Amino acid sequence: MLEKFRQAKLDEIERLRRHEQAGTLPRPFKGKRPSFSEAVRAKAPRAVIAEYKRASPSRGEINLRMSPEEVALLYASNGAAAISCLTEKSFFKGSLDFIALMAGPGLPILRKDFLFDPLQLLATAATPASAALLIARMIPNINDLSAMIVKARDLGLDPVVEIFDERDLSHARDAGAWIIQVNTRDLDTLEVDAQNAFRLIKDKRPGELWIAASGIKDEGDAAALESAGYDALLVGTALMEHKDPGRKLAELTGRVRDGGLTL
Ligand SMILES: O=C(O)c1ccccc1NCC(=O)[C@H](O)[C@H](O)COP(=O)(O)O
Repeated sequence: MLEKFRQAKLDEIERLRRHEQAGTLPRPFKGKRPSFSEAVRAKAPRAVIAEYKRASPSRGEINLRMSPEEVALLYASNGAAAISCLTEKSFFKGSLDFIALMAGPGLPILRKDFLFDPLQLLATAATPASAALLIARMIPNINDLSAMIVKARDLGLDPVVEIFDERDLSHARDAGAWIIQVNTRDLDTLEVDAQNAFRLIKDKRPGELWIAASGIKDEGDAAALESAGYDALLVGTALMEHKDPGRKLAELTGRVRDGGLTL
């Protein structure tokens, strides 16, 4: 599957390369980028990064009825620390245009896509995004991953490096990553193994920010991951499939328990 995701991005990269050669690359966004890492730290250890996810390879269509603007407002009103926005078109029905549409409420936005070329970071920086996802396994060369991390920082984007196992963690650290996202979903088999999250967190180091992602369904999952030592949780499907994503988010942030609002 990883190779399919990579292939799906090649046309976009080729278009960007042509713009680069013509001197017509999109210019960097000049507005304020709210800090992703500061927003997550401020709400740790129960920071919830709420994802705008319309569809996915594992679920097909999830929620096509809610607009990016509507979801951003819901997430901001119900305690999200930040927004994760899937911008990949083929498998997630996403768009890079969604980021600007979600920026209104002022939450930091993580661009969730298959990024492995510096030109994609330039395109990301042309939007109000505050962070960019880098999947360690998609950038196997240590110099390439290190260059992507440096480029993201130079553009004012927090690099969030996604790992699946100990080998990915070493690779991410060797490349200079300090925001680590553990995806319990194997991107080849699409199987979710929650135990991965509880095993890997044992190796968290001081100063690192750790995010657990995938398969998080309810307050019980959230509490267990918080107890294990995570700073943040990234949740997509459980929010987007819910009839009231705002209430589901309030439950996951611990603002609503047993039907009543906690102070
Ligand atoms: O969600 C998928 O089916 C998927 C398949 C292959 C690569 C990535 C995929 N998801 C991207 C994500 O990282 C998730 O959207 C994110 O971790 C939230 O997961 P969930 O809460 O289980 O929707």
